[in-house]
Amino acid sequence: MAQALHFSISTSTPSPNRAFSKLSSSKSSFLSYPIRRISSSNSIRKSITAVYSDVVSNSSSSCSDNGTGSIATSTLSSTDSSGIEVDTVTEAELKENGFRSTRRTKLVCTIGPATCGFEQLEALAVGGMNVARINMCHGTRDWHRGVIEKVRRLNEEKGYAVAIMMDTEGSEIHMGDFGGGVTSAKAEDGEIWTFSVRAFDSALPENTINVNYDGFAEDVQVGDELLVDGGMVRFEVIEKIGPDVKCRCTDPGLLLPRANLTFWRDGSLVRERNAMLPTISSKDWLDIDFGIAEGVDFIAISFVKSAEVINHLKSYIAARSRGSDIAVIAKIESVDSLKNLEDIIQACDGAMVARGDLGAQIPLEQVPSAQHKIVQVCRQLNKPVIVASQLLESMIEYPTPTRAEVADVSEAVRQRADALMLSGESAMGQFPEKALTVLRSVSIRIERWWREEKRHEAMELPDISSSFADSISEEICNSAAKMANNLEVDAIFVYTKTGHMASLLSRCRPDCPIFAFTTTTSVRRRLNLQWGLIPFRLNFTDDMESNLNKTFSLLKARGMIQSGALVIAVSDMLQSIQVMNVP
Ligand SMILES: Nc1ncnc2c1ncn2[C@@H]1O[C@H](COP(=O)(O)OP(=O)(O)OP(=O)(O)O)[C@@H](O)[C@H]1O
Ligand SMILES: CC(=O)C(=O)O
Ligand SMILES: [K+]
Ligand SMILES: [Mg+2]
Repeated sequence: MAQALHFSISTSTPSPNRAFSKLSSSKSSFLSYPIRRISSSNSIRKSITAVYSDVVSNSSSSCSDNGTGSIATSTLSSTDSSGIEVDTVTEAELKENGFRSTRRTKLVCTIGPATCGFEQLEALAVGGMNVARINMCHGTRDWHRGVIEKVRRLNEEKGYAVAIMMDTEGSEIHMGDFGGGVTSAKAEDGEIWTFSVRAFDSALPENTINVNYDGFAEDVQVGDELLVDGGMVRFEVIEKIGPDVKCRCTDPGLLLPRANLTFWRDGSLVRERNAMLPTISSKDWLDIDFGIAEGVDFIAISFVKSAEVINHLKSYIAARSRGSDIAVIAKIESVDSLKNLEDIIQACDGAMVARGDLGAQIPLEQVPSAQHKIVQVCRQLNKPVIVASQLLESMIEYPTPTRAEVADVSEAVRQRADALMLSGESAMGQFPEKALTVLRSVSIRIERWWREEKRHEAMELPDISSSFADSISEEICNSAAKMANNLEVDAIFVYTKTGHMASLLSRCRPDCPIFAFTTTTSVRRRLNLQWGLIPFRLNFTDDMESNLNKTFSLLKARGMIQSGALVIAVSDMLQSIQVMNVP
């Protein structure tokens, strides 16, 4: 007979041994080691009970049940109200390889012409895509709506939980489209090109590039260096004629539509009037309205400069999308965003190390330390972080990555970033699925190596809670993660309505995977961005014993766990830590 060890920290029950006595009614035998005894004095019990009711009411008020139980498909074997919803890929992985080998690092794929078909999206989902990113710099809203619909259909028909991230264009300076279906142009050494803010009715004149920013001709000076995409192509400004700026190509290369433009004077990035451009342009606001209407899971804001813009957007979203809870991701890709890093990360729901533009704004050799810092601050403040851009750039053209690219991916995994992102590799490259396979297999391999070598970085995690109730959750999660490592448990189970307890566990980066049970499909999708979480949708109650019994039998019936597995369970309803063997 399976033995259940039961450690109980209970702050919400009349008797510290309530969980013990409840479990004793089940058939397993077990030992109880109360590891922290709560004083039985009435006043303390009362205050703790009050805190507990706060937690319960907070979690239920901020969590609508939109989408609950909406999935009913052939791939989900049990989808009635007592059923459990989990990724079909995760299910297969758990069955075949067991808990320990599941991938902890999440994967984001930018969807573009190479991947916008239903079959292509399905192949990415099978390959481990957790989040599909659409970039509003490119394509029309109708095109993006089509992608969103296909991803939703995939989730509903095939049981995936792929989240959608909409990325705004932002109002930095970039080139326009070439018109006439032209997809790229070659700038040769010494050639003279015209960068113009004029609106051209028909096709662009030869060697002419449209610039989106009206103040361009005023801001630049003769002698400035003009960098396309952070230096892929370089020009020197030689003459200004009204709205036209004549430039000589000094570093030849391929010009791609909508490539980013920066200009430099005496070795420094020039920030003139363009530094005053709003972070969220009027076009971005329309795109944001579109994202809210389509119910995307994340909105990523380009070129964030300060925390204010994040706060503003969050209240805008709150006012317009009642009940649904869109997370705001701050893209760190400018000098200003680095200056205000802590404030920005504090305000947002997650961040992206957008190395493409960041590398055009700070010297390239500073990008790795900036990445390290951003990943670290996000972890400390408990916000998911995505490392993005050029991870496997060569795979846009070639079927295998360079050794250097594999090393770069490994470093991001070793830093324990929550997620890695593909850009051009999946949007318009020749080998999107192969690129995803590389991210997946490198992640799994490096994570395992790291665990086996026990090279855990001892990162100090500061207290982040703003209330006593939150502090209890935080302490429980920190302790549960530590116990999980010391006892070498197979998995941590967390029952969480808002997802907060799951994120606190993820922040600890424990050795074992975290099964996160949540009641809504939208929270489940959102948790798909966070390190180590395997999100399930499940209807559960405040009765932990019945939740656990139900979960065990559902997971066992699906072959996802076996009797004897050692599990730690925590929840945001009953604030306790339970350790038990699966019966
Ligand atoms: N919806 C789309 N339609 C056409 N091409 C796209 C689309 N999305 C991406 N691409 C192509 O893929 C490339 C990489 O995409 P990505 O979104 O990563 O651009 P980026 O310039 O790196 O990001 P950002 O603009 O946010 O800095 C783009 O330069 C573009 O050529
Ligand atoms: C992803 C992105 O926006 C960048 O790297 O610039
Ligand atoms: K963008
Ligand atoms: Mg960018």
